[in-house]
Amino acid sequence: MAPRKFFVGGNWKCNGAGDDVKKIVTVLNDAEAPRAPSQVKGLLRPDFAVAAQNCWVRKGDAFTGEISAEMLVNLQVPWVILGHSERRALLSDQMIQGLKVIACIGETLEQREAGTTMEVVAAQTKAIAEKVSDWTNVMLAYESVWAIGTGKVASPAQAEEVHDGLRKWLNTNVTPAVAESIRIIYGGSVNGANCKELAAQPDLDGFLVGGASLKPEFVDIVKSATVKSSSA
Ligand SMILES: O=C(CO)COP(=O)(O)O
Repeated sequence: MAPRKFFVGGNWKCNGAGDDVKKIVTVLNDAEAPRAPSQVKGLLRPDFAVAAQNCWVRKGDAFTGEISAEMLVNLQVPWVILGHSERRALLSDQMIQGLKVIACIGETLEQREAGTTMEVVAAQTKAIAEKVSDWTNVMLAYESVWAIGTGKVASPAQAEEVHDGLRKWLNTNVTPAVAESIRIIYGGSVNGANCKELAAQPDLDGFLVGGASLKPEFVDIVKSATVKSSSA
């Protein structure tokens, strides 16, 4: 089986518009990147206007999955539909089809302190597994709630224990092939200083990075892939 390819994702959450985007993209790209127009905007006659189907209720910050009004303005999307009754937060089979999915799981501080971490993440993974028939385009992101945006990173041993436990769960409850091939990435206060030690853990296949993905140190985190001989 091919080695798992190290993955580093930057989760900008509801941050980044205008000059902030330019700065970080310039760092990553080493060149000024054009603002990509959406596919619809690129195809449509200019006398039609495009609307977004929702937007974040407040100003931008650490709000995964949200797009702020400011971001829409930046993208030259002038309209937004708000409060529509068809919006759903649940993961469904349809949401997975045709998309690559980073499915996030993780325990709260109370659950960790109660010693139920593995039970919690296994139950969360079970709920995901019930919706997934083809695991090719799915990865799991283990993000403990207590580590997200707090500066309290899981120790390499804590992360490895959960990643290893998840792989064992997948081995028993999905298939040994999926357990071996799926990427299990870690998220929660990853930064340029702690990424290498985490990346060296055998069952840790990459990162989902919040705050540090908005800073130049994100490049160091991307480079931590080289800690793994199997990375590309
Ligand atoms: O939520 C996260 C990634 O999805 C992690 O956020 P931080 O890296 O800011 O802790």
